[in-house]
This record gives sequence, structure tokens and C-alpha cells, in this order.
Amino acid sequence: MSHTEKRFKIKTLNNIDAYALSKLTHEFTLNHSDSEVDAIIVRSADMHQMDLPENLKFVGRAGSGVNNIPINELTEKGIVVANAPGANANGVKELVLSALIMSSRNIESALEWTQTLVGESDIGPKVEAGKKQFVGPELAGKKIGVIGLGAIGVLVANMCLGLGMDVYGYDPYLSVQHALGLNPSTKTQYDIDYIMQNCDYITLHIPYNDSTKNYLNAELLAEAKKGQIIINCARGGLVDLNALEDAINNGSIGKYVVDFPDEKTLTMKNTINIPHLGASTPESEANAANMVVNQVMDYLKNGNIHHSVNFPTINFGPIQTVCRITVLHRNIPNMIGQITHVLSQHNLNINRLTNKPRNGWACTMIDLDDDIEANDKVALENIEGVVRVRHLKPSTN
Ligand SMILES: NC(=O)c1ccc[n+]([C@@H]2O[C@H](COP(=O)([O-])OP(=O)(O)OC[C@H]3O[C@@H](n4cnc5c(N)ncnc54)[C@H](O)[C@@H]3O)[C@@H](O)[C@H]2O)c1
Ligand SMILES: O=C(O)CC[C@@H](O)C(=O)O
Repeated sequence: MSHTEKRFKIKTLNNIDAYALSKLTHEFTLNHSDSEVDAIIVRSADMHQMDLPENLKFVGRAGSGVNNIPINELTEKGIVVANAPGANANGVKELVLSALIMSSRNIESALEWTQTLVGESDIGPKVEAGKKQFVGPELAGKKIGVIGLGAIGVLVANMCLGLGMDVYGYDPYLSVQHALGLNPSTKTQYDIDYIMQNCDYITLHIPYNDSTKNYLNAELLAEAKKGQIIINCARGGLVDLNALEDAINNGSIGKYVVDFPDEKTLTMKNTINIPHLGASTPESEANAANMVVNQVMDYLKNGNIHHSVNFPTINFGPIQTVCRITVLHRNIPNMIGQITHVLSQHNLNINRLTNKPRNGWACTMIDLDDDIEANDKVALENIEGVVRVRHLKPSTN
């Protein structure tokens, strides 16, 4: 029984909603030393240079974007990474609404100008005389291109239709789930070039990764409708900032609103910098933390995997047999044969077994009516292509 896991240690790398953390049951403890932790819960902290704790089995991203996590390295070590899809989508959607209004109606410069009147008299007439500098167009009737129709993009597209806008959605990988949530008045038959050339606003809602780095590059920006406003509440690296600065300076791009300021955007003309507030609402923080707390408990206790970004979804519910074995492995031939061969050597009865693949990896989950020995676990670990074996017993409560 030496390999049976009874208590689990969890470390948080960011501020995680306290109420969600309070739902961790007695089998879990928080913030143990790095070398001992079984799971990490993270928001935006950069894990790329982090020394990974030896016992680490699970990383829960209390949010959507996972570009701060070294997914490939963790996958090779059999560490499940899961996120909280959609948990903060409404928070971001509402920030996009404020970005649309701020940029269209020149709210930022108007507020700054109004403050310059402090200490003066006759404010009313001065306001009436000065306000003409800040005239800006209404959103109704304008064209907006929503790039990425996932959890956030769908909410943004539907909201913009509600504002009376003409909405163009672009997502070559649109999922059935998200298509079902999308208001059918969204125009999805146009390509990115058409959208750049015709839309008054572009809002980005795609993940940041190797293939989307500098997604809005000089070529696409050169196609932009004159004066186009670009809203980026997704990730800073999606936009080639040198090309964008040129486009702003030559007037082809009207404004840039970004939730990911950096040294360049802070001094760039016609740019509104927001300090990464998209998910900074109590509701989003609680939703994301709740999802991840439930995932981490179910994975550590039962081996079930939900909303993972590197291994398949797999769920046998709570353990109801003598033990459960979960094997994370490459999706290559003869894995199930080799795994069941180890178990059959001791005449162990398999109660149920499932195998699920995903992107070259797989999980085999087996409920057993008999317990395995420590050396059986080692034998399973020694099968080529296996990256993690867990031996789990039913919960005591
Ligand atoms: N500002 C914030 O605080 C905040 C909060 C949440 C998410 N985000 C960012 O927003 C991104 C989107 O979040 P989400 O929850 O909607 O994710 P999601 O996974 O639900 O949706 C992403 C969508 O982008 C699509 N996509 C991927 N590559 C594309 C491409 N090249 N062209 C067009 N579409 C493409 C996918 O098919 C998917 O539908 C996250 O990855 C994250 O970086 C920012
Ligand atoms: O945790 C946050 O505050 C931001 C999260 C956001 O960038 C995300 O990708 O979900």
C-alpha cells in the first residue's frame, strides 16, 4: 500500500478566490513547500522558468489562456494541465464593451481634459465650448470583426448585435458548442482579409501561441479600413507592435485598446492601455477558481480529468472498487495490451477499463477489484511510452 496517496498538497501561485479554496476538503492542504506539492493553481504567473516540484501531478489554470504554462514540458512529465473555459468570459465581454465606448467616444481624452478645468470658474460654458473636441461615432450600424469565436468571442459577437452593430465573426476552428451559442445574425462566411478591409472595429479573442504570435502583422494591418479601431483583450503578443505603431502613425489605424500594456504601448500614440482587467471581477475570479478547485480535487482523489488542455477528458466518477489505476501514456500501439499484461500476471480482476486518446497522448483508466503491489506500479511505469502511473484508493469520507 506504500504507493497509495492519502493527502494532497496544493500550492497557489496567484491570488485565488478564498471562498473557492475553502471548499478544498480535509484531504487537501494548501501552500506546502515546492518539493512536496501535488498540484499548483495558477492565474497569470509565468511558469516557464519555474523549477517543477518533483511530485507535481496537476496544474490548474484559474482562467482561460495557458501561454504562461510550459505545456509540452508538463505533458512529457505526465502532468495534467487544465483550465477554466468560459469562467471569465462575461468579465472580458464587459471590458470589450467599455473599450468600444472609450475608444469611439474619446472618453479617455475627454476625462483628462475635464480635469484640467479644476480650479477654474464658469465650468458649464467651458464644458459646452470644449466638448466638440471629443465628438465620436455611435456603435450602432458600424461593422465589427470578432476574431476567435470561443467562449469570449461568442459573447462579444452577441453583445455587439444587441448594440445594433453589423457583426462579422472569424474562426476557422469554430466548435459546435460555440456555434450553437452564436447569434445566427453573425456573419461568419467572410475571410480575415475581407473583415480587415471592411470593419470599423476589430476585436481579438484568440489564444496566444506559436501560430498566433504577431497574428495582426504588417500585411493584415496594411489591409485595414482607414481609421479602424483595434481592441485586444486577448494577449499583447498577438499584434506586431512595430507594424501597429507605423499604422497608427500613418493614420490607417485609428486607435488601439489593449488589456496587456508594455513599454511600447504605454507611449504609443492613440493607444488606450488597460492593466489586464478583463477577468478582474469577483464573479470571474470566483467562477474560475471554483472550476479549478473541483478539477484539482477530482483529479488528485479519483484521477478524473476535466477541461484539460493536454490530456483527454476521462471520468469514472468516484472510486467504488478496491483501487483505480490511471496511466498517462503516448498514444502508440500495444499500450493497453502491455498494461493489462502486467495486471494479468497476478490474476487481478479488471472491473472496468477505458482508454481515451488526445493529440498523440492517451489516458488508460482501470478500476480493479483487487489491489496491486508496489512493484506492479513500477512495472507499469517501465512500459515505454508511459509518463505517469497513479494508484488510487477510494476516499475515506
Ligand atoms: N483579458 C483577460 O483578462 C482575458 C481573460 C480571458 C481570456 N483572455 C484571452 O482570450 C483568449 C480567448 O479566450 P476564450 O476563453 O474565448 O478561449 P476559447 O478557447 O474559448 O476561444 C478561442 C477561440 O479562438 C479560436 N482560434 C484559435 N486560433 C484562431 C485563429 N488563428 N483564427 C481565428 N480563430 C482562432 C478557437 O477556435 C476558439 O474558438 C484566451 O486564450 C486568453 O489569451 C484574456
Ligand atoms: O487571472 C486573471 O486575472 C487573467 C486571466 C486571463 O488573462 C485569462 O486568460 O483567463
